[in-house]
Amino acid sequence: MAVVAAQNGTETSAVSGRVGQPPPRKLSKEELVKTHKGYLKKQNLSPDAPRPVKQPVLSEAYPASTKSIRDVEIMPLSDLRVETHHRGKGIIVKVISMPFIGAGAVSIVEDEFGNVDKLAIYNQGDSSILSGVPEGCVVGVKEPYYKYNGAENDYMICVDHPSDVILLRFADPIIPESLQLGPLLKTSLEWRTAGDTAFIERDYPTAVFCYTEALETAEDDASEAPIYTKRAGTNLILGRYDTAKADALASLTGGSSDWRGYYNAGKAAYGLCEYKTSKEHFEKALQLNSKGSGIQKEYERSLARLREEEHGEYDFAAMAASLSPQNVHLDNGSFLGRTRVAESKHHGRGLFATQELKAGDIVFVEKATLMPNQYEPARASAALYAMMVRQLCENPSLAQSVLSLYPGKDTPYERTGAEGTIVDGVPVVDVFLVEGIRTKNCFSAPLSTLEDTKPTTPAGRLAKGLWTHAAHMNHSCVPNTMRSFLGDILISRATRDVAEGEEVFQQYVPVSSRVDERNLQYKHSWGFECRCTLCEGERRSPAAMLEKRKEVLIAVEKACDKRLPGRHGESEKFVPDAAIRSVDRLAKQLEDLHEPEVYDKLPRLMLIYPCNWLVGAHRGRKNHAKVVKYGLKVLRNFGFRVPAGDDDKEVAAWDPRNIFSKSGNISLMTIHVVVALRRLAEAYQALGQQETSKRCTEAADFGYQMVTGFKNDSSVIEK
Ligand SMILES: C[S@@+](CC[C@H](N)C(=O)[O-])C[C@H]1O[C@@H](n2cnc3c(N)ncnc32)[C@H](O)[C@@H]1O
Repeated sequence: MAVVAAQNGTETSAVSGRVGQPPPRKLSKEELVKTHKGYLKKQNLSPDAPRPVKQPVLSEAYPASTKSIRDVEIMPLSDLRVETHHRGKGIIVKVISMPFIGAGAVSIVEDEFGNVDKLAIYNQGDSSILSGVPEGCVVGVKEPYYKYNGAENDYMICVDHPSDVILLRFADPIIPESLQLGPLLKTSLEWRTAGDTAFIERDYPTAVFCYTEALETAEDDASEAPIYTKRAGTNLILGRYDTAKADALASLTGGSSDWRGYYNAGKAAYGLCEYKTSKEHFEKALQLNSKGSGIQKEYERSLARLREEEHGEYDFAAMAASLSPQNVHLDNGSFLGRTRVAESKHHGRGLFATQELKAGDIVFVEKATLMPNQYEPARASAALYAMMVRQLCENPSLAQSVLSLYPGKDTPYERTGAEGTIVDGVPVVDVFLVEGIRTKNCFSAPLSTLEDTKPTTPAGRLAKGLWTHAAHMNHSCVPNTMRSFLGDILISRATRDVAEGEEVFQQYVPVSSRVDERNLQYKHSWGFECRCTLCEGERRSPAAMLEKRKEVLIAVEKACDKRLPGRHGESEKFVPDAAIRSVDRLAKQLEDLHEPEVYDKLPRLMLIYPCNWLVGAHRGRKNHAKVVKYGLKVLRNFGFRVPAGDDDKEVAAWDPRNIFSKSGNISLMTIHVVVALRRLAEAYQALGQQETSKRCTEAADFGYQMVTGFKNDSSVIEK
């Protein structure tokens, strides 16, 4: 991790006096190289240590350079000023050391005048040759930032934005004469052979570099085609699908061997989720090589993705079965046609239904634009950030879907508008913008929501990912959809009927029962105050009432806590009468603190925990009538319309299978609703009300489909 400049008081004052000044003493070349070699020695002793990712610090944010290295004034290293962004300037330096690889790559560099300094390059993807900054290469840094590194006389040129540094080709005339090495190899064949060697050694970034030089030095078009083919294949391995596709198409000669070019182009288009294009390329490949079983297989995969895209045809059970900790990126596409992005009255853009949807229907299915296989919560965010930066660098055609997302207001400068455009052959990538987009738009995802709802699954292992379509959804505490995950596939289902043209909402995080508390969280994490029907309704209740409810809730929680709550908030063990009476009394008190004029039709979220607890406590005592009483209350408190429970006729006429479509639009669907329905089914069964019991089980299964994304037997959530 790079040292964040001047964090402690002494350092702050030490550096602030020098901002805009040259450093008091510049270390000599010998001193810099000696210290650097010490780091390298340590690195060699622990070569397999995991590589940290540098997290951007938003308060220090600055925009990426949008200028070409040819349009900035080249300055000597001796002109660098402390804690200064040298706008309109650039440096051209030769790397004179092996890199030290930590959160970035740190090297010693020299300019044409013999000035020497330290250069730290962060945020280069693994497939970039600059992630390893080879000794001897010449780089240009645009609008460099010279940073105090926290120790005496320790300064470095710090490159956060990957597009601010450019690897210069050996023959580039911009390189000053004294830094020119001349090409290491002369002929195209030599470069191609060097590329092949690097490929065999699996050093793919170097292979791409060598093939590029081979193309630049090729004498005729005929010798270019096979080099393009090789570079296309290497870029495919690196996941650089844009370039792979362009290379594959450039390798076409009009002859019968073109099947390979079409095949590679098809694979690259598939990697970019352009399934119509991939299908077309595979078709052409098959026309030239009808016996290619590999091509046929790829062609069929494209057809399957197109079917998913068009009709939402998924075999979710098979997808779930294919999931494993190693295989989280499922070979499936997205189905998005039932919603579209449009302006929202709540904020910016939102998602809107393009057709009428029934409760339980699929709203959309989306394959993650980006989701690293990293379920360790402490690493998940950094892994997603690194992947986003890498993707933007490597597949500019995908950049727009990410860059157009809402970045929040934390970055202290406006977008330049040049983000994603190609300058000096690479897309402009602003890492601070990327981080803003990540924090406001990513979701946490379990490996499988289905597994996650089972009591045996340990909680808390979540990856972070970006689903750019879903990211357009605004939040509501009483949303009309809910999301679930199968690996990197997000499934969104309607939790009630949705009219054509209606905005669809989701919960950003599980909703806290207290209106003030949850809104603090929204403000802190997403910068908004929720104006959903529930929040607006609850705000009509006087602050003094809320305070009273909070007091009682604390007392209830304390009383409930005396017994261990189960996975779904219920009491697991046999609970003494006195405890039940105490919780019962407090729950009643809490209920009375919900004014009918405010809460008549609103969910009463604070009551859910005690009612769940009472369901569990009475279930443990086989007190079925009480299980029914509190089970119905749980549903009521989530905002569903249910009978009060004391009128047998009303209960007999009740069809719980309709609660999702016939409860109005202020209900909240969660796994606890499924649990309550199952508890009701069990209690009604014991009470001899078979028909109601059966309906409750069906309603639970129906609800469980919303929760898990596909049809599953809800009995798996039982202990
Ligand atoms: C993932 S984005 C949602 C899409 C966003 N509306 C857009 O224009 O791209 C998250 C941001 O949307 C805004 N937002 C989401 N739900 C909201 C709501 N209910 N009310 C106001 N703003 C909301 C917040 O600014 C939040 O940081």
